Amino acid sequence: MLESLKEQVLEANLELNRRNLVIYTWGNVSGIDREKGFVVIKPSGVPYEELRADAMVVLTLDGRIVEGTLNPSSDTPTHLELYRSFPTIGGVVHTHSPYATSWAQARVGIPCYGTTHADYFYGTIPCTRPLSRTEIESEYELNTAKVIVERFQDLNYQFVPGVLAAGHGPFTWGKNALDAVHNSVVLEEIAKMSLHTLQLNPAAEPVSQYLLDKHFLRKHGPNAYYGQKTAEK
Ligand SMILES: O=C(CO)[C@@H](O)[C@H](O)COP(=O)(O)O
Repeated sequence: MLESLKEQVLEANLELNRRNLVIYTWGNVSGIDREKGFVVIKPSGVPYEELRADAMVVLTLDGRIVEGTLNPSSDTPTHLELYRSFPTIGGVVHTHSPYATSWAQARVGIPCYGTTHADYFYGTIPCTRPLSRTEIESEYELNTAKVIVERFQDLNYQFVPGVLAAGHGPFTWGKNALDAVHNSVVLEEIAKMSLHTLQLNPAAEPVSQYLLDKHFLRKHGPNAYYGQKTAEK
């Protein structure tokens, strides 16, 4: 079942590795078929070079495995809660990419210092609060998602497709698995550039609201004109 989605999720996981956002078995990518209500995610602890489409695990949104012989990613509860909470996303990615993970370990959100950032994330890429001992010792992976959703109470997840889980690492999402990987690659680049920006000028300030609006809306707004989008006939 869902052979096409399994192939896309496999390709997205392999792209993480190709882009050096993960090594060994770190990180994970999933995708969802909203019509059928099934999520496809990589299996837990399988090296990327051994991943195959038929190794992917298929689950319902409430976590019941409907196909697959291997255990799903250990972060599956995090992915599922994000799909339940952010109803328009089609893919979720978690990595340990070095620069974004450094900001997550520092527990600092990434301000928008430039237009590269503004092209993809509408403002600061936020960092969650740390989990409490109880949250860690109970349903850790589910609670990792709950504090992400809590952090987005006053933010539009469609305008800011990523977050830093405090003390852990980045999670991103998108319209599908490959789009979510694209956002992970961009987040890592932004994390690197932002760190270097602060090294060059510790008093660096975020871009103006006008520049943020211009760059984000020209790609993602109602009158977007970036790329080859043609006006609706
Ligand atoms: O966050 C973590 C570990 O801290 C995960 O990213 C693992 O590194 C990958 O786990 P699986 O998806 O292979 O279960």
